[in-house]
Amino acid sequence: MIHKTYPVNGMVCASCAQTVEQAVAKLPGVEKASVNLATEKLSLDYDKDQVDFQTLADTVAKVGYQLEVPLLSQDFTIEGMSCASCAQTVEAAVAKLKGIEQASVNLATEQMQVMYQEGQVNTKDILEAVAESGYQAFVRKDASQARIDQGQKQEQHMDDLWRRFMGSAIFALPLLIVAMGPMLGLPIPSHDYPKLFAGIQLMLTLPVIYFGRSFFSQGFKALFKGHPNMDSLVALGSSAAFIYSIYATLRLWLGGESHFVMQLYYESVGVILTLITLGKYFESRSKGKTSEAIKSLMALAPQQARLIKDKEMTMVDLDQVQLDDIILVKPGEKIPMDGQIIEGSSSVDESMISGESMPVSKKVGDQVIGASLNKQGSFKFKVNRLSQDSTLAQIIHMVEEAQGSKAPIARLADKVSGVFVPIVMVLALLSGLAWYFLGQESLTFALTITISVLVIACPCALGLATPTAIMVGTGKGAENGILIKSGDALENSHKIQVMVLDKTGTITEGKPKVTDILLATGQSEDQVLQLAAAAEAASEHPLGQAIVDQAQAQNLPLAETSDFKAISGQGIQVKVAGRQLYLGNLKLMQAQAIDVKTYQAKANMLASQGKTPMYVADQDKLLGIIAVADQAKASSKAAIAALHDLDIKVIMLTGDNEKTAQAIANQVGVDQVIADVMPDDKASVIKDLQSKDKIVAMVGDGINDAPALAQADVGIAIGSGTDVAMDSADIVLMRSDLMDVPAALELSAATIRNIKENLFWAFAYNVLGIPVAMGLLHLFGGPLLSPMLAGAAMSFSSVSVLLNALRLRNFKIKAKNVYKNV
Ligand SMILES: Nc1ncnc2c1ncn2[C@@H]1O[C@H](COP(=O)(O)OP(=O)(O)OP(=O)(O)O)[C@@H](O)[C@H]1O
Ligand SMILES: [Cu+]
Ligand SMILES: [Mg+2]
Repeated sequence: MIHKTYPVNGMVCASCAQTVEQAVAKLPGVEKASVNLATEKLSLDYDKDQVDFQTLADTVAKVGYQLEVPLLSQDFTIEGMSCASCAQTVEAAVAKLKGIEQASVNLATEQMQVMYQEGQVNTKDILEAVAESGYQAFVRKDASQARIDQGQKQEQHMDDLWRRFMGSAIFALPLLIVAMGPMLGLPIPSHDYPKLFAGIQLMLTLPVIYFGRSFFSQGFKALFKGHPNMDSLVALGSSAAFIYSIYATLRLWLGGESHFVMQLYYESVGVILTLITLGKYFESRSKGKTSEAIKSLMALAPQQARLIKDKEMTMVDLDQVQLDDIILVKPGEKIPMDGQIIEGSSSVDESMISGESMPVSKKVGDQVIGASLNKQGSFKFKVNRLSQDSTLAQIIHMVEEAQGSKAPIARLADKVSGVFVPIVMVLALLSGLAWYFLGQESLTFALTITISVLVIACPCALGLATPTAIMVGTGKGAENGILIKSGDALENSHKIQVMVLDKTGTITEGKPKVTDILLATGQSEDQVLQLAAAAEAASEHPLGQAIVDQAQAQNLPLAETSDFKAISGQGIQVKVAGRQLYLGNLKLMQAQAIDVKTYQAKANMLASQGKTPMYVADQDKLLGIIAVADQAKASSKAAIAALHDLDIKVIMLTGDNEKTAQAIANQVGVDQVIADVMPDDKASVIKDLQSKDKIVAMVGDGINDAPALAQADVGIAIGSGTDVAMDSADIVLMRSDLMDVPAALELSAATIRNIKENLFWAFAYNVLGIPVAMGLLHLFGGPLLSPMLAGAAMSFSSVSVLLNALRLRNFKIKAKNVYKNV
């Protein structure tokens, strides 16, 4: 039996989804079929010996929809990339294969995410395509192992770079002193022994070239494959300098032309290679820091669990635990996996997962989350999610996906860096030639220009600008229970004009309680409550739950029911002990033609206090009204004020009646109420707002919010919500504190600002550096950029971009202006 998900085209409503589901479920060999309308995907459990893709596609086509070839997603680790144009090359090499939907390379993590059509292309083709383009790709194994490997590799790489830097520096420093000494007035007899002078420099340069050999091997390889990159520029620049110096040395040695002693460039070669190695070392160090957030999330996961089987307790590794196994947790221990408590109680610190600092009390029946910390109690729980599907694993996966995604703003940078290197090579050559022929300068001068341009123009800072900021920003969010799922979400968040908030569970606690019971007949309060509770026993709705809870609190026994039916947006109908009952709002009463006129004033009274009145009726008359109240969350008012500070209009969206909604709206200060909305219509309300050219965000917690979350420009699921809501959302808030909404927006804004700064710096270096290197200032009597300075500047550009991105780590999630209006 295998599990697969296929995209389906052409579905417009829930009934299309039903049709597809049923058609597929009828096929022999299909165990389970379910369609998610929000994601337009069909999930299947089937026996692959009995069913193939074609059969499935035909079946779906027969009922009028199209099943698409499923997309597989595979991550690869890429080695040998040095700058944005390498990333471009790899992407392009993979993208041109048949059946590739998307290939995106993240230079900072050295990862590539490929989405491809099953059957059209396989991982082997992809590996070959990457090798063909001059780099090495490796299929990423299971995510956590890959991360560990990558961490180790990164450290090795860093150590290696440091060794190479030290090695180069030991020779480059004396080289610099020897070469520059005569100019600085040091007693170096360069003119007395020119041949020896040149020979010593050559001997000191060779080891530096040896330590920097990878620049040449990588750089020329990429150049000959037709995709020059940053290493190619360094290789070309330093080779030009080296070869010219060798030429000058030979003229000295063989021809005795001693004026060539002034035309040695060995020290440029040595210093450029040394400085760029140092730059790469810093780069690799800072890159390591950008993924610290994920590393610390990973470190949260415990390794072992106390498994109880056949009355015996053993410590086992997590991969040996199965669903429904019973695990014991002792005080002060980390909870190893997700599950439900079956015995005992405790309070649990979930701050590492949700950011919620208050310990949460847990009793039998409550869900515990793996990696959270058990405080004083001891309890047993039943595993309901294996560690690879655990909440923590999902969070890590989400953050990784986000970190691998590109913000739309990055596309410009990608485009530029793709054509950058070849353009620079042409510019370098042209400016050298121009100085030589038009400027009547010496060959040495022209060569200096060419080398400087080649060396300063590396676009590596450009390639790092976006991914580093996204990694730090999303990591920072994750540490605080704010999961931003993509670069698009980041970018859209700071443009939001309208924020639509679901009422129940978002603005309010979502834990309604019975407050009033009004009677319409001679029955007692308990009798009405008892009937209503029996009726609601099968309901999943929080309003129904409130009534059941109340009856249970009063120890009222509940009668047998049959023929339960939920009427969406209105209430329920059900037979209690054979008697037909209706429970719900005014719409339901009107639909059943039950006269409630005499009680409407009272119902309105309750509603204007923010309570939700529910009518209880039988076949022909009203029995009473049960009012239920749901408290606004403590922070809702302040959060809405903070949204107002960000110039965002706040709208409350609810299926509840206008009066109740308005009363709550007044308490928390929302600008507009849209009430009496049927669950299916929530998405179209969002669409309406969008059609007025507004950028709309939606915050919701329930399954019925999923389509609206997907429709909104930015969908925000709150309170770790349901999986469906999490899937359709762009941002997931682990806590159910509305205050995290403005916090998420501010973090997004800060990240986007950081990206813009980075792009500015990266562009500025090149835009300012290249003309100076080309000798533009020199034309007007200004300074020239020496090749060595160019090397230093270019290394500094990527390091400064990285340092700027790391500044985001200091971002305060609870910025003070968020609390300004409290
Ligand atoms: N099980 C039920 N028992 C009684 N009344 C119900 C039930 N389900 C729905 N209703 C009535 O229908 C109305 C609309 O329900 P719906 O689920 O669409 O929205 P809601 O939960 O009240 O609000 P929100 O949209 O903010 O979640 C409720 O306010 C209630 O009056
Ligand atoms: Cu570079
Ligand atoms: Mg609801």
